[in-house]
Amino acid sequence: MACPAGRLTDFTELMTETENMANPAINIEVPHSKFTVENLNLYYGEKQALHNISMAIPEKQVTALIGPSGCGKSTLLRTLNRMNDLIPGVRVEGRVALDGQDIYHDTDVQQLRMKVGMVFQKPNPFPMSIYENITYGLRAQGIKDRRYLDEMVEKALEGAALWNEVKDRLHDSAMGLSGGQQQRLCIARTIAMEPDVILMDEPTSALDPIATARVEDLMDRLSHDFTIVIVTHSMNQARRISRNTAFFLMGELIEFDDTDRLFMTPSDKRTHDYITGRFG
Ligand SMILES: Nc1ncnc2c1ncn2[C@@H]1O[C@H](COP(=O)(O)OP(=O)(O)OP(=O)(O)O)[C@@H](O)[C@H]1O
Repeated sequence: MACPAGRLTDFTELMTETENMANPAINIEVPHSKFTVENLNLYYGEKQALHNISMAIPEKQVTALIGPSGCGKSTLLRTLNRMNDLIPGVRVEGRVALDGQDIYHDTDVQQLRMKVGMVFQKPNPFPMSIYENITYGLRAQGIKDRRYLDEMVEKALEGAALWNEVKDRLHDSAMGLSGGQQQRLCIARTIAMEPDVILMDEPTSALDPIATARVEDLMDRLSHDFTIVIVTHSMNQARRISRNTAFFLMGELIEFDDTDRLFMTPSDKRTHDYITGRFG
């Protein structure tokens, strides 16, 4: 029976590549699920912000989280690298696994955050040079080899489509970059740590349309190497950049499906009403 919240919600229905190979009628490659979230409830003190969320987030694709303000998108995003742990009074029930490993019980938080990087709504470069922004995390790990650091700086800035714009001013302050460049620098800083996953919380909401388009192009490229989960208020952005979309309402996951299918033929009336602008 189909799961009411959509095809991707029931992780048991996600087939492995081996199962695919055993079934010659299925030609599409079904990706491995990077995160599996099972029966997740989250409380801020007495207030329950997430209700019984179950979903499987596929690897090396862009997954968008959409829904009206206050529906729990950012809260869910923060459960994926345990950023909610930093908020006093938060209680989490259920299971969140990264590559099958329970991140609340079997994983060291620092290691988790190295594997699961995060880019925030407002670009937040450190008040230091472009070069130092990229190497900060690597140096904190004790890496001092100058040649290696130089290579990583170039690779990360190339990866964030910023190298050509800044290669002649690597030692200038990052604060002198435009907002869009600062956000790409924050993405470069994240990818320099070689994470598996990049979480993005409304990463373009502070950017103009041209800078937004550049970051969107970048996300498409990055999804070849990283699993990306993005919170966005823009349904158009979700349609442009994501392969899968999850629609939340009042802390519940209403529907999670292939983005085209969710927008073209939503299976839940509440999704239909939201994407056609009837509320939110
Ligand atoms: N630190 C916090 N302490 C208490 N309640 C919180 C906290 N952060 C979020 N909430 C509450 O949890 C619910 C979900 O909030 P969340 O920020 O996850 O929603 P959202 O969908 O990301 O909203 P928006 O689109 O406005 O950013 C809201 O009712 C919010 O008020």
